Amino acid sequence: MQKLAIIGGTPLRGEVRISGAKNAALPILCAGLLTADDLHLTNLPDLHDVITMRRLLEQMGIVATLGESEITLNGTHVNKLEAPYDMVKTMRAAILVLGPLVARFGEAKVSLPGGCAIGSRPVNLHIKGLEAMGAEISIEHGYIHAKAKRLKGARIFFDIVSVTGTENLMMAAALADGVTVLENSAREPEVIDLADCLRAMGAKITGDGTDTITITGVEKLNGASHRIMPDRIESGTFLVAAAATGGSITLTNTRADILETVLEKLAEAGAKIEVNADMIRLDMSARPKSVNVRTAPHPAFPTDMQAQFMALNCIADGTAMVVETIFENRFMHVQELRRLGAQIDVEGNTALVRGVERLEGAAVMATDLRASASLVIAALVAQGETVIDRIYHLDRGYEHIEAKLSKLGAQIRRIK
Ligand SMILES: CC(=O)N[C@H]1[C@@H](OP(=O)(O)OP(=O)(O)OC[C@H]2O[C@@H](n3ccc(=O)[nH]c3=O)[C@H](O)[C@@H]2O)O[C@H](CO)[C@@H](O)[C@@H]1O
Ligand SMILES: C=C(OP(=O)(O)O)C(=O)O
Repeated sequence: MQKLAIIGGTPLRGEVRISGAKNAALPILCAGLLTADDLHLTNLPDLHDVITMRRLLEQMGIVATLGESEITLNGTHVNKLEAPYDMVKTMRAAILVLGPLVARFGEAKVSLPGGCAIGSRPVNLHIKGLEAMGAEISIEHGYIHAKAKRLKGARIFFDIVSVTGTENLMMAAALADGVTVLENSAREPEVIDLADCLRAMGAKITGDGTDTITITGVEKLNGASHRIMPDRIESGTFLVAAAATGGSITLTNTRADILETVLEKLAEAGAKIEVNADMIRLDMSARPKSVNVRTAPHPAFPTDMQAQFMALNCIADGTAMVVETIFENRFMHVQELRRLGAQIDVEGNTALVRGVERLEGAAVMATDLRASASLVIAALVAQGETVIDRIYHLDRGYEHIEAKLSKLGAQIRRIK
């Protein structure tokens, strides 16, 4: 199993190019199932999850032509309407093939995703929504079987805001008969990016970016070209890493408008931030001040940045309260951060982080994607060497992380 060895203490300095967003790329790749024509995607990140999704689509009969940070998908010969357990278990976003398959082919068999480190993560709202659109759904031997001659438009209310739930039903509704209204839908920028791609394919969608999305189904979608949006969580992770190390970095190929709450929190921590169209510059000259965070659906503070801010708070001046309201078990990094000397108390969904002057390197274990990112940040500030085990989690969502960090001056190497 691969590990990362990091010697902390060097402030990050320089420029880093942000990759395309994992959480936009995954649903948009699934949109390739909605058409027999070519879907050409650029700014595609080179991530394990993207490779897994491509393999899953290829196994269904999609022809994928790869280029440098780009891919063309052709869905003329899709013939296997199944997502097997082996693939869904490594990447929960595989559930996103369900809506497109039922919508275009009238049938799908998708493994139920299991729970994962951060929580139980059920998919009941995806299923309930498809049923409201007329799909017959049964669950047998751990698989969701869905059938529908043609899905029908429906009014669907999400009692919990779900990002992939909104995306799955938006794709299903794009080819349904009639109008679908998704209420209390997710407002995440990745939902808008998917809607932009679907519109380029001929879908009729309005209201994305608000909590009510209206989709008027069409008979058929066509091919299109779409550039995947920048990864706001990768952007936020590099900014927090720079702030924690007292560094000064410039992110390119990114967007500040999708990172507002994160930038506000970094400013509150004492960072000087400058932005323009596709660039964010951060400069941190003093010890960070601790900042409270409370996760909630967009546009509030993202759960995918909670662990990174926890790491920042570990070495900040003061005491911070970190509240996780989205996932019931997303504090797995706490125990590992404590191994580096962090002082954190957890009660229920609230962590109290007392900032310490310094952390010390130790052996730690990554438990999920963003927990891994928090360990990398803590390791970058800790004295001495930290070795992070199980970094396959990191490779799911961060493109060439050690190369990017090395370029910023970090002492980091992968142990194979
Ligand atoms: C590939 C992708 O985009 N992943 C993101 C997506 O995950 P994902 O879309 O899986 O997360 P959801 O938005 O669906 O989950 C939000 C909450 O709703 C609950 N829920 C969800 C669906 C459902 O049918 N029933 C139900 O109860 C979940 O358990 C969770 O407590 O949004 C999360 C919340 O911003 C992010 O952390 C993930 O990075
Ligand atoms: C939880 C995450 O991803 P996923 O939904 O793919 O597990 C994440 O990106 O932090």
